[in-house]
Amino acid sequence: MEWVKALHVISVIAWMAGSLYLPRLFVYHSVAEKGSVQSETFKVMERRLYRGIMTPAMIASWIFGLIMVFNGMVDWSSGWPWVKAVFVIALSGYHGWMGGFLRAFKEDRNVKPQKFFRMINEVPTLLMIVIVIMVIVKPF
Ligand code: HEM
Repeated sequence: MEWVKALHVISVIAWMAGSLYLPRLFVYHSVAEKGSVQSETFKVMERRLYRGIMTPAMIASWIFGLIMVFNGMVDWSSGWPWVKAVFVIALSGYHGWMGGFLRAFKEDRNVKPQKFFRMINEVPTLLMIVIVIMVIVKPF
């Protein structure tokens, strides 16, 4: 199970790196002129990051995490696994939400301002902080 845990943490890092970088790309893409070379380049970067790295990394995080769950590594009578589960589901929801913006940018129909993407950029950071405290400190 140590190997599975290592692979879990590796895939989580890749998922998180993408989840932090993609909204940064949206921050710059949102002020690029529609149809410009710059805007088209952002589309390619966003698609490759999302489909090539973030989604496979999310799937791998779930698979390796669930392997540990089904091997009885988690004491569900504690509170922390439940809090982690809620926040992980929220992070997965955030992932899907980003997929919606990816499509909007691809079709040149994004209407959200730059400030919006700067703000939602903080969401995965906050979720990740809680998740890591739950799984490492196991406070309750
Ligand atoms: C995708 C669904 C996920 C599932 C099903 C899952 C499940 C698990 C399980 C069962 C363990 C072993 C728990 C233990 O040590 O007793 C674990 C470890 C860990 N998880 Fe997750 N996890 C998920 C997502 C995440 C995410 C999103 C993060 C970070 C943002 C994360 C960070 C960690 C870390 C750092 C460990 C290692 C803790 C240790 O040293 O024991 N996990 N995970």
